[in-house]
Amino acid sequence: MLSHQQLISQIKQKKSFLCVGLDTDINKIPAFLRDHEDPIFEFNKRIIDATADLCVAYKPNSAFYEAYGIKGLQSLINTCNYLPKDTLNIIDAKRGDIGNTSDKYARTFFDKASSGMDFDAITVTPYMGNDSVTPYLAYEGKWVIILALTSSVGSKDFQYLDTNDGHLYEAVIKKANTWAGADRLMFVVGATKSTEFTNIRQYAPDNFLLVPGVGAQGGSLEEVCKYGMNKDCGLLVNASRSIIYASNGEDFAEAARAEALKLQQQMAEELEKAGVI
Ligand SMILES: O=c1ccn([C@@H]2O[C@H](COP(=O)(O)O)[C@@H](O)[C@H]2O)c(=O)[nH]1
Repeated sequence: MLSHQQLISQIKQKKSFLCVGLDTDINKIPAFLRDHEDPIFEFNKRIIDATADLCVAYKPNSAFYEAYGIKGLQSLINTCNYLPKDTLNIIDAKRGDIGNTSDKYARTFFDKASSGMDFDAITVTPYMGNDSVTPYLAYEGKWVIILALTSSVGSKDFQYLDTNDGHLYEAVIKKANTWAGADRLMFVVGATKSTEFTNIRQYAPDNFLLVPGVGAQGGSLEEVCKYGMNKDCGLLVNASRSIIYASNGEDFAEAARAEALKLQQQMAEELEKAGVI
């Protein structure tokens, strides 16, 4: 489990704010792995071994595991337990419900004695408000990552609606920041929305932003850094498909490493340009 300060230290040490997304699809992994007892875990294990020195976070997306029932859940548990201790390990579950139900989701992903999993952070939908989010915050040291402005085209349907406190996504960030500090709360902001980052930094100056959308979705790392980086970096930029499916041959882990390295090198340049390192 990494604190705010430990995360910043890892970023400076590794010169990276890369989050590797483990959206592992059994139909996309190399055929030679399919004979393994747990092919999804075997794939993840090799991706993790190949990228751990280049990234500061991993983000399995729970949908890719839940889709396979008990076997998928076991792959997720195995993956969770294999993730390095010096990375921030995020479960992208996008949960949120009434308090007693959120409490069970929190137990699922945060309480190893109960479920076998102890992720450091979870993505949460804010739509049901404070009582749907506080059960996750009850777990000391764990992070809650609130969906604010998503990378999806559909973000315009609700997130840009006007409220008496700005667009809905702006109202979400302002309100959520009254529930906990920047040492416990992050926000999801899509790389495809890079022009909004300057605005967001006005009311989320210190929060880390989890930024999906670089790579397969075409977001620009340079623009995200230009508008979204704060004095400590304040960004975790996720790439999933562009890294883990860089090759589906025997060389898939080396190819994933090469893609991660490209991003890490760009990130090191951006950190130097911004004076973070
Ligand atoms: O706004 C959002 C929120 C979450 N995601 C998730 O991030 C990854 C992106 O994967 P890529 O392959 O790098 O496109 C995936 O798990 C999404 O569910 C997002 O894309 N946008």
